Amino acid sequence: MVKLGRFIFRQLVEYKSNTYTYILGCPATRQSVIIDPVVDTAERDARLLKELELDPIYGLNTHVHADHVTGTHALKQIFPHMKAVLSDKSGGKADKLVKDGEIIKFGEEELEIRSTPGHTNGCVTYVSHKHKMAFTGDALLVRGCGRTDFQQGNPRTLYKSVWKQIFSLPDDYDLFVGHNYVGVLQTSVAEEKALNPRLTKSEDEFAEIMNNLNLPNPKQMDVAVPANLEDGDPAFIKH
Ligand SMILES: N[C@@H](CCC(=O)N[C@@H](CSS)C(=O)NCC(=O)O)C(=O)O
Repeated sequence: MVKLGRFIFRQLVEYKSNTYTYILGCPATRQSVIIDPVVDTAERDARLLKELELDPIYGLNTHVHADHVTGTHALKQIFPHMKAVLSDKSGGKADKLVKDGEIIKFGEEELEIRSTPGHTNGCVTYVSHKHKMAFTGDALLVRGCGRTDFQQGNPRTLYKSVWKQIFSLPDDYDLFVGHNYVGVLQTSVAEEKALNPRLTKSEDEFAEIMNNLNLPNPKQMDVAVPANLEDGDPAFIKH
């Protein structure tokens, strides 16, 4: 057995959509979770979980993604007891629908669920207070944030979510995001409160910025959204 002395933390990249996936594991029990796996890299992630002799009990989606198909369904074919998790506000299917304030436990570790809508209604941030880490999905990105122009997006909702649920965490919490398009892997509460070019503005200025981003839709959107509402089940992937 590979010796894993302390909290297990791995950050993995899926390069087609620049998505970050995270594996967290309890060294005492080997129970683990995987946050935001992608179908294209599910086999790679499964291999790593097996190499580290981790037992993934939850596949945690931060939201119904629009730019890639989730890997939770694919991973469940390899780890049949793993439960796919999604917010009860997402409108999507999962084995476990979670609410704001709920706690996810794996071995001696736990994650608090904080509802952070605005990019989508069902966005959540997973917080490990023990390790001073939060996994924000697309609610907050490094020096940015998730777009608010589709899937129930609302800039004013997002602004309130970030300030109430993420920037209220202590300054020294590290933040791990859903995407980065220039290769920056992580940030912190203090850093984003001081340097985020969108969220350091007033709510009105933020709404103005977000309503004028004029971004093209994600390339995989028409395939990803219907599939992710069904936990990435291949029967719902359009070819
Ligand atoms: N070009 C990418 C999609 C880029 C994009 O729209 N990213 C989203 C998160 S995934 S829905 C976003 O919120 N971006 C915010 C920003 O400011 O860039 C693709 O085709 O996949």
